[in-house]
Amino acid sequence: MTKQLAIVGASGHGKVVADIAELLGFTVKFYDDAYPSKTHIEHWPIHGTCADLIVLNTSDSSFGYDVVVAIGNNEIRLQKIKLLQQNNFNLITLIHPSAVISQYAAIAQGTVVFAGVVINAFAKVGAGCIINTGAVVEHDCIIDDFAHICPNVALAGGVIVGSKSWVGIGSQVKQLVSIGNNCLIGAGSTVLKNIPDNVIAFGSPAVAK
Ligand SMILES: CC(=O)SCCNC(=O)CCNC(=O)[C@H](O)C(C)(C)COP(=O)(O)OP(=O)(O)OC[C@H]1O[C@@H](n2cnc3c(N)ncnc32)[C@H](O)[C@@H]1OP(=O)(O)O
Repeated sequence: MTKQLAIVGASGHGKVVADIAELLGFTVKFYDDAYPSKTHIEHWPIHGTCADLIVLNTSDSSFGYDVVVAIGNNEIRLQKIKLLQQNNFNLITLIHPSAVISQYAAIAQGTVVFAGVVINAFAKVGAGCIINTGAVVEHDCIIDDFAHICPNVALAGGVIVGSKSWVGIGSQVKQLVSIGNNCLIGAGSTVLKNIPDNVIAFGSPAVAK
């Protein structure tokens, strides 16, 4: 039977998620709250809002679509994932075939892992995260739920990234450093010291804004 996947979020990020899903053999359908003012993303039609998807899944027992949320904003992604879980959707984890994931790493539900990512032994990645193109998550790292590790980020061994934190493109984080919850690390930063919760920091070395 064909694998079927509803993608919530018709954005640039959603296009990459759809590409991975198709590579893995899924038929995809997009849903986005901008519907009906937005009806397509590239060649893919948008079939309705997230609420429409929930109604469809509730009213039609043969609908049978798994779901993934492809929204870059960490807080909105969290809210949509919680809503879909409350409505009994099967939230899947998508991993690009070129990603290298240690047999000893753990990745929780609803996370997407893009092309060229490496996740090494005993790293733990929480639920609803984005591990973006080419990121390296070294051994023993802990990435909490709904974080976004942007393209080409390098997290050295034992780094902790808190819930809903965003580590900007091309950043690097020294071993054993902790980044708190709800942080934003600017593009191209070098994080050498712990960052407390709710802080925007950038630069090399990264300092709080
Ligand atoms: C697939 C994808 O596309 S994933 C998306 C990847 N994108 C990212 O990672 C972007 C991350 N965001 C950033 O780096 C942003 O610049 C932020 C959030 C750190 C700061 O944004 P803002 O608050 O809007 O800051 P703003 O752009 O006004 O810049 C303020 C000052 O900080 C400097 N600055 C901003 N970001 C950085 C940075 N990453 N590193 C060094 N300096 C920076 C600016 O040059 C500016 O300096 P100036 O006052 O001397 O001119």
